[in-house]
Amino acid sequence: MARKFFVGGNWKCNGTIEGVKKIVTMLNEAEVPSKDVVEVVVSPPFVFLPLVKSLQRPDFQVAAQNCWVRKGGAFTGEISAEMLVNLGIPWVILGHSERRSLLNESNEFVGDKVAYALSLGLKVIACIGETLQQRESGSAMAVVAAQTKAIADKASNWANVVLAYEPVWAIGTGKVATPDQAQEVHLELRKWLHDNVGAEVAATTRIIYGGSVNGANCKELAAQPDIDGFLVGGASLKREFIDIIKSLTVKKSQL
Ligand SMILES: O=C(CO)COP(=O)(O)O
Repeated sequence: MARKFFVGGNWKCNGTIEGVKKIVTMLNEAEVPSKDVVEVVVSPPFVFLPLVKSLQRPDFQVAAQNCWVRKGGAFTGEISAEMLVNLGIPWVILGHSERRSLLNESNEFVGDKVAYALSLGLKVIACIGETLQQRESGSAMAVVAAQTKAIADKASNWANVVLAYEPVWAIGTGKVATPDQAQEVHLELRKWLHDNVGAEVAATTRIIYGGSVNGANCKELAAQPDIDGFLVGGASLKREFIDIIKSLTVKKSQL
């Protein structure tokens, strides 16, 4: 089964009602490949989710940027997975490096969140990635393998998981991983899935890249055989997000 190209737009903690409406209008007017070819998922902050969902074209979907680790209740300030289900939000981003580093989310905590969200039928964009220090010390693969293991130990339904490799040193820095650097890690991750989860999961799970993806660098990255799409931060708030949605041409492996 071919892996459908996936493009996520992570708006992070940005936006106003007016700004959100402008972006949605821009995307609604864009001519992009059909949803059979590319899956587009836009992730605004929680408070704008219903607005985006109601205004957005039907071939695009929405994702929350986080959710609580277990059933909701007395957890002031949190948003539960049950609420996302109730609102008809199909996707949630979990384990983003900004939450891992700024809010101290551990591998185990992220694994628990992924498992709980999946158990309620949500689809998960699970983020992993090493810091610059970890890369320079040669432990990049060990770090992302440990992060993936914490997810794999608890995840029940890999069909509903997209794995987002986002090297921390490339996020918001303008310093994109080279296509070779990204491909190398994606291939290793696929091997890890093969050896630790199963051949079917390895062959079918989408592994997407995030970190300073823009309109200029997306095509070369998208051509790599194991890069199945992108999770885009800054550029997802701009018109060039449309170019990124259209970045899939012919895979190197198919040339
Ligand atoms: O963190 C990211 C997406 O989740 C990437 O952010 P940038 O595209 O702004 O580097």
